[in-house]
Amino acid sequence: MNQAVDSRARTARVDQSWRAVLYCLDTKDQERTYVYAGTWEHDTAIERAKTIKVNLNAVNGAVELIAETMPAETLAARPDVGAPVVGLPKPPAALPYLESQFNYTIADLVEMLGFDEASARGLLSATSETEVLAIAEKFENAWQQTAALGLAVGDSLDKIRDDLGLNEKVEPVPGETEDDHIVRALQHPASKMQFTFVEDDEELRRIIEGGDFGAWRVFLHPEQARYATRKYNGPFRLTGGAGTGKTVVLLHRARHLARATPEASVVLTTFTKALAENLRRDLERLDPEVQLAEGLGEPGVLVRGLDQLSNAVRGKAGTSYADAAAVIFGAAIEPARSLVGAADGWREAIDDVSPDLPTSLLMPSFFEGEYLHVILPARLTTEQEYFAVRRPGRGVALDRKKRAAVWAVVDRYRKSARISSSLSFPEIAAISAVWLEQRGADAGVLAEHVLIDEAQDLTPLHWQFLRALAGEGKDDLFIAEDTHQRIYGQHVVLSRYGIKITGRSRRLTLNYRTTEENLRYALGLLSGAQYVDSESEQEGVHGYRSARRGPQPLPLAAASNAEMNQQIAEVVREWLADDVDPSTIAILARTKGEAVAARDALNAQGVHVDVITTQQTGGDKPVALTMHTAKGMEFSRVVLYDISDGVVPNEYALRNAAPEEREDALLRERSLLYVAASRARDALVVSWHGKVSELLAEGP
Ligand SMILES: Nc1ncnc2c1ncn2[C@@H]1O[C@H](COP(=O)(O)OP(=O)(O)OP(=O)(O)O)[C@@H](O)[C@H]1O
Repeated sequence: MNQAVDSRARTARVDQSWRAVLYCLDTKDQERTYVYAGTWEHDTAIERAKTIKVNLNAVNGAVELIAETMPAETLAARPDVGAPVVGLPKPPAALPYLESQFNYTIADLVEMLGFDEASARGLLSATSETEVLAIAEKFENAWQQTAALGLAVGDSLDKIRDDLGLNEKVEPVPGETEDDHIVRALQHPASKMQFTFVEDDEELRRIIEGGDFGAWRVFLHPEQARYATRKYNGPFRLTGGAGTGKTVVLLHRARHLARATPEASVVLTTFTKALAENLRRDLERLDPEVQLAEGLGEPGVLVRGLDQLSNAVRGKAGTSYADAAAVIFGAAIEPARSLVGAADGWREAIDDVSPDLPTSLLMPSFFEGEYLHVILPARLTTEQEYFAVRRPGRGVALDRKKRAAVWAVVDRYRKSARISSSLSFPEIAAISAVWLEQRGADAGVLAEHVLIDEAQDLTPLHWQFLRALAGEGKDDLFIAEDTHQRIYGQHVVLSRYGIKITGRSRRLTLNYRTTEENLRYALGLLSGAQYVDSESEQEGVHGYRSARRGPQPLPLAAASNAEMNQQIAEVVREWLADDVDPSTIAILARTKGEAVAARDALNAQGVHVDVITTQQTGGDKPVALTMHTAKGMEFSRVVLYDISDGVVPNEYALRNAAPEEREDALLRERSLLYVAASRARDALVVSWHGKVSELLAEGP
């Protein structure tokens, strides 16, 4: 380049109209290294190559691409500052936001964080959080964007420095050239958010073909990178709101552990089989070379749902499983011929026994909860034991007479199961835990490392099982959870099941999935409710932020069901006309019946939609699915379907809960709406007809 501010700048032709911008670094001992900055339309590429240089930030040590002066448009990014209107009195001058709210100074931004002075002044002149975010979005470098987001929510300078790894500066060594130093500084945590060092062609091909959505495979936030590789002396818990990259950390960590110790058995698991299948697919995308295990105790990464894992133990155990079952049931059992769900069989047992209990307790859901949270985990085999057991967190108090009545139902449930030779999945988890405790080590089926996603939904039996599966020791359990997304079961306190986190718990706050607008909306749904995490601490939403901006969520209020469907059809039709990939559009409904109704109504209006009941996507039409199925998934555009009074919260779910458990059932309904709203990457539409759901009325 002639007259470029950086003599290392080059451009390379991609085709007639596009050019790549590169910087050529000559290091002493290595081959020539090119920094690829991006590809732009011809004139833009030339302009950028002339004005932007590769720089080593003197304060924080990150490699950055920086203009000699800050581009005017960055400073001009003040969305709500219009031109003054002649003739009207001047509005009072708005206060600089960062200074008035959090006392940041220019010296803080320049000397502590490493912003150039023009950028720092730009940030400090912003008069609202929105303006700060608008400026942040325009920054060239990942470290600048992330630091500015931290400033916007009032993080301390120490926290921002620590999150970005700014204290891990790569110091120069005597005699090296600047190019040498830059190449080494590409390993700085903040540089790695933006640059990756690629040395082989296959990896380069994977990165290029991965496209934008695959960025997580390559560029981790320094915090994510830390959690993916750090050693822990025992169980570690990673929390964070929807879309903060918990799953991404788990995938990287699984690969890291498998690479670090190829002979180790690593288990990566989650609540359902469908979610586990997604984990496996993504792990293979992250690294096709990763060694996948196919059975317990094998070296490599075994990716399975929890029920699959505990059933696999049953398979391994053979005849000795009956002995383990005796610990749970009080007597050995015949091998089961059929497997049933946790909810099955309780209605019949209640009707057979007709126990003397208040009607409010004669609910299958109450018995299922009692069985999963008290009877199975405490391994109770007799009525006497049930009289004596503590029942923490169960809401309903039971005196001796009531306990006798409950036990009669449990006894009948178990007898019927023996006659039909069936076992439920929670029972399998319970027996498998016992078997692992008794024989797991000798049988060589324990795992050195167990990584768990969606942990907020697990039951005590899952935890007992996982505790037994992971041999106790360093890096034994790595738990990713978001208390706000608990949509199944009851709140669980981990320490009751031998899992001691004590101080080994961290929280991710940067949302990579949704726009700031969708994030605020989803978080607004949680306001007013109290959440407690698995260490019995209150869980808030403070500090959550997103680096992307987009349209405000669109509320669609209709007078009738027909009008609602018409409005939704119009929105979806517009998206399709705008060439949005149909498979990235989803209609999320509270129940399967509602999903089917949405499909039928849209189809009738010529907008063709498929109902999906598993997490299979990638078809050629928009999809309608339940909010439960959508857990763990994401879409570009989401319609929340029929969030009307009487539909959400689901009346049946509330009616089916005993009065003392109703509050928790309502909390799960709220969480479900949060899960659904947080699936939208770019656009979110919320529809209802008639009276709006109480959860929306008081929320965002
Ligand atoms: N470092 C990163 N760079 C780019 N994208 C990222 C990064 N980390 C995560 N993402 C993207 O953010 C989205 C959310 O990530 P992920 O599913 O891991 O979040 P999560 O915390 O598990 O979410 P949820 O709790 O809602 O399931 C994904 O699209 C992922 O690709």
